[in-house]
Amino acid sequence: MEATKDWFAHVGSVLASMMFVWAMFRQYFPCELREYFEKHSKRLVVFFYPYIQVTFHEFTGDRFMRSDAYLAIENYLSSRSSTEAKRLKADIVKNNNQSLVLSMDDYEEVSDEFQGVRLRWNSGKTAMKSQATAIKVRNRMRKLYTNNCSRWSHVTFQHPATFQTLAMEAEKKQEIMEDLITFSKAEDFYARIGRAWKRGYLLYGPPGTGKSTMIAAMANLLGYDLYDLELTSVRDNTELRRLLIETTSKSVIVIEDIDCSLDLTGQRRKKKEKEEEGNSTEKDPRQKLEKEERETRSSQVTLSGLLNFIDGIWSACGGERLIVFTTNHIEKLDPALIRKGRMDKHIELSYCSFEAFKVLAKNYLSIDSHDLFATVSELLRETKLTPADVAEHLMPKKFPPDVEFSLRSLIQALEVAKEEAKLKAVKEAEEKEEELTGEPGFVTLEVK
Ligand SMILES: Nc1ncnc2c1ncn2[C@@H]1O[C@H](COP(=O)(O)OP(=O)(O)OP(=O)(O)O)[C@@H](O)[C@H]1O
Ligand SMILES: [Mg+2]
Repeated sequence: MEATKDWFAHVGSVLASMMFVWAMFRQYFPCELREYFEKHSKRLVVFFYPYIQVTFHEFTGDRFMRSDAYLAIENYLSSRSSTEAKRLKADIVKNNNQSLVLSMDDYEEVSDEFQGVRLRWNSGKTAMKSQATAIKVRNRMRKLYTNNCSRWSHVTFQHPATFQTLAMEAEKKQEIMEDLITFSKAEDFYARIGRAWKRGYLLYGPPGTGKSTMIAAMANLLGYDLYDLELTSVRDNTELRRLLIETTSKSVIVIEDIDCSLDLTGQRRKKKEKEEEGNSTEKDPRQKLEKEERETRSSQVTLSGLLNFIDGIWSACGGERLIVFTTNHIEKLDPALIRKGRMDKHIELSYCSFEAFKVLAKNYLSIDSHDLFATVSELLRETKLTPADVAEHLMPKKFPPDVEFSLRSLIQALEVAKEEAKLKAVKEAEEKEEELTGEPGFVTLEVK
């Protein structure tokens, strides 16, 4: 009796030590190393184990469909399970008269014989490897959707832009990145405050300042899909609503050049036009009809339709979504569209600063400094060249790049731009003078 007690105490302490070592192993060894050990320990077991093992997974494929084979096995084993297994799972199957179906619970075993071959059916569970799942989500093929003939069609989204390669002030860049990351992690917060999990960005600035590039960088940072919504091809508000409902969670919905793609001030302009029409003497019904036809042919998406979508539709669709509008002319947009809450963050992308230039120099020429940087810095302060223009000059013409040649080419372009800006200023001043005096005037401008 004493010996048995000792034996149990001994086994107990060995088991405890093993559990402790296993816990330490799980805690301190990286996932990959653990997987390596598990794989090789399984190989060792297989070496001594005489049976062949076949695994049927309950869910298959990317879409996590329930496997037909698994269901068939569950049905096949149903009667045997209820007699052999100690723990059973119960479920109601909806056929003509609802019936209770029993199947074996996880980690139960049922033996079977098929054409003289002995079989053992075991049920088990694979723990969801959250880390691996996160990596899978991040690395999954992301999609770029475009609306075409009232439907979304997609291609693989593979834009290489990142915030790291985006030319803009580091502080501003950091702020935007933090804003995006905070948003992507704020599901509970949005639920708690009772707001739909969405955030609106308005990117504005002259052409070639990186608006589209930033959108790609945003999608890459968060691992989201991109929906590039071409509003001019959307027939009406109903179609707009349908397209938006079809968007999936974890996506960026982009409407580029919002001022051009939609007559957002249409309501007001139409009113004004009507007033003018009322005053005008010309009332040709045929011309009127043609005008009406022209109007019907173009998109019937209205500002209110768009605003309704921004405010309302999101609540109905689960998951996070970013909506990004871009424009070259922020002043043309209706204030209703860009008020806070609809467009939460307004981001100005502007002409190339010296800090932005340094990012481009690093990207294109792999340099952090150069003797010519001081000249570039001074010229950039006096000119308005977009990052796209600067990038064009920094683009190496051969490999390895001729750094000096590229920088001199940029300096030359900056000097030309500076000269043009001066001439423009003179011309504008002359025109102003002419307006004031009514006579052609001239202005002298002292140039250093
Ligand atoms: N801030 C930037 N950082 C890095 N590259 C930039 C930046 N701005 C422009 N570029 C370069 O210039 C090209 C044009 O930029 P992009 O299409 O993003 O400009 P945009 O602001 O969207 O212009 P548009 O208003 O005409 O649509 C890009 O392919 C990119 O190579
Ligand atoms: Mg663009």
